[in-house]
Amino acid sequence: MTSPAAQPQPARLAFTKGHGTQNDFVLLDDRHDELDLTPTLVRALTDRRAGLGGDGVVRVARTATFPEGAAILAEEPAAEWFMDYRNADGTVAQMCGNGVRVFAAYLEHLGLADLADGAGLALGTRAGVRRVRKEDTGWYAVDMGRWSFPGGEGAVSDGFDAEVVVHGMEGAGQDVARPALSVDLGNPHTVVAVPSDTDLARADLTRAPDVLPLPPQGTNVEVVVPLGEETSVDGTVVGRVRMRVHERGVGETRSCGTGACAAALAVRAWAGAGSPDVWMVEVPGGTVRVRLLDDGHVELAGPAALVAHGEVDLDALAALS
Ligand SMILES: N[C@@H](CCC[C@H](N)C(=O)O)C(=O)O
Repeated sequence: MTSPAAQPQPARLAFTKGHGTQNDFVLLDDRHDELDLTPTLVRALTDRRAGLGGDGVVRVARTATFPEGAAILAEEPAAEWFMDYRNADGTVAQMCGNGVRVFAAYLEHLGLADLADGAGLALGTRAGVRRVRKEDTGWYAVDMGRWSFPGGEGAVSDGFDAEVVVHGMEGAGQDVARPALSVDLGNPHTVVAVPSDTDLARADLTRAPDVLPLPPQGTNVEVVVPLGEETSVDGTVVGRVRMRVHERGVGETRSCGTGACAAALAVRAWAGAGSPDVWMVEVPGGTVRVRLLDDGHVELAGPAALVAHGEVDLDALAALS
C-alpha cells in the first residue's frame, strides 16, 4: 500500500461564499496574483450542482496588475485592490453593483480594508474607480459613478430607444414587443415596464428576453413595475419600483445592483420632472436603495453577507476533470 505521503495532493483553492440581496458570488483572494482564473474554472466553481454555485466569481487582485490599473491609480492612488468580476458563464463584465458591496465586505474580512472608522474605500474596477462607505445600519453605499442613457437626446425626450419581448406573458405565439430604455452603468442595461405584479410574476426569465436592437455587447434586462412614491418619516419623497432581472452571462438572478440603478433611473425618467432622487428597488432577494447624486453619479446601497469560508478541491470539480 502506498503511504499517504506518496499520494499526489489535490489542488485546493480557498474560497468565501457571499451575496448581496441573494446575488451570490464565489470570492477568491488572489492578492499575490497566483491564480489562472480561466472561463472553465469560473464555470466549474459557479456550477450549482457540481461546484460551489454562484451568479459569478469575484477575485481580489492588485489594481496595478490590470491594463486599466495605471489610469485608475493616477485618478486614485489609494485604489490598491481591484474587483475582478466574472459572470457564471465565464465572461468578463465591466461592473457588478452587488459585487462591489460584497467585495468590500470580503476585503474587511481579509483585513485588507477597514470601513468601520467611517473612512471610505476606493476600489479599482473595469468601469473605473468605485468608492464605498459603510452606513450605521451596516449597509454598504457605493458611488457607482457616471451613468447615461446611451440612446441620447431622443431617448431622453421619448423615454424609449428599444423594444423588448418578455416571454411567457401572453398566450402562445402572442409575444408583445414593449417599449424599453437603455441605461449605461458601466455595463449595459435595458429596462422594460410591465403593468402589474401579476405580469411580473408571469414573465418567463428562464429565456433571455428579445431586445431590439440588441447591443453588440449584449445587455442585462430589467423587467419593472413602478410602484409610485411615498414620503418617508424624515420627509424625503422616495420612489418605489419592483423588478426582476435577466443578467447577461448568467440568466435570471435574485438581484442586480447595476440593474436596480438602471431600473430607478428609467422609471424616474418616465415619471418626468420633479420625480424623486431616492428610490427603493425591490428585487426577489431583498431591497436596495438607489440615490441620484449632485455630480451626475448614482449611489447604490444595500447589504452584503459572507456566509461560508472553505476550500474547494480543484481535482474534483467535474468540469475540470
Ligand atoms: N449582478 C451584477 C451585474 C453583473 C454583470 C452583468 N451580468 C453583466 O454582464 O453586465 C450587479 O449587481 O450589478
